[in-house]
Amino acid sequence: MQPMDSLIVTNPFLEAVALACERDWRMLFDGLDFSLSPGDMLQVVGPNGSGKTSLLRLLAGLMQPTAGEVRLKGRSLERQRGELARHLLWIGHAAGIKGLLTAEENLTWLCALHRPAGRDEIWQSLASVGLRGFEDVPCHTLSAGQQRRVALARLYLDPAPLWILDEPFTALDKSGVAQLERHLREHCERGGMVVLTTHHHLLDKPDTFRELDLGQRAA
Ligand SMILES: Nc1ncnc2c1ncn2[C@@H]1O[C@H](COP(=O)(O)OP(=O)(O)OP(=O)(O)O)[C@@H](O)[C@H]1O
Repeated sequence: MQPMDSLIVTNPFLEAVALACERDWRMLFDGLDFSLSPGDMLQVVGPNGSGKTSLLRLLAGLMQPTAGEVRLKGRSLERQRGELARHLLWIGHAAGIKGLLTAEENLTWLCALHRPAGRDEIWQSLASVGLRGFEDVPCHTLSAGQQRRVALARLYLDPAPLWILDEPFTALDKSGVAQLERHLREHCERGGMVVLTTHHHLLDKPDTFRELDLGQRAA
């Protein structure tokens, strides 16, 4: 893991300041203020189309806000995308798994972007998400839930302290949901941070858990 001590800062790690987002001439939200510090978990909720994915993309520096700004350790994210990338693990709702590659090949490729992982480590991560014996199988032959598990194996490999996860529970069965909830809570208890969207009601949460309802903030 990235040393969490390096995240002890006087400013929050990540902040949304008067953040606004307009798409297709529609204002999804504006005047959004919140902050995220080591240990925090934030669940973004709201109806379909309320802007949850858009907000996550803004926080990850993948989109520009219409107004306001995202700050990383007190300074505008604008000039610090590289710095954020060193601390961020982003898993989008499409999971990002290539069907023609095996589970191991997918993870080798995905990890290479941040911190290359060895075969043993990757196999261990696949075992952690219940995919022992599926390491060499092309992903298009896996079920939707198994493909989601391949993507989530990165949560056992990537040292990034900030996890931004768009609908990570999609297609998971009951035990997969419980295991992921526990893993996210433990990450926060170690000083990591999680921002996620899900329509799922979380049962196993850290004390720092907060909810942001975009449905109540529609502009
Ligand atoms: N690439 C895009 N170009 C233009 N508009 C977009 C784009 N992606 C999303 N939108 C619009 O932005 C609005 C918010 O979309 P977004 O995906 O952020 O919502 P969401 O709350 O995550 O929805 P859901 O719960 O359905 O996943 C929608 O009206 C959508 O049509």
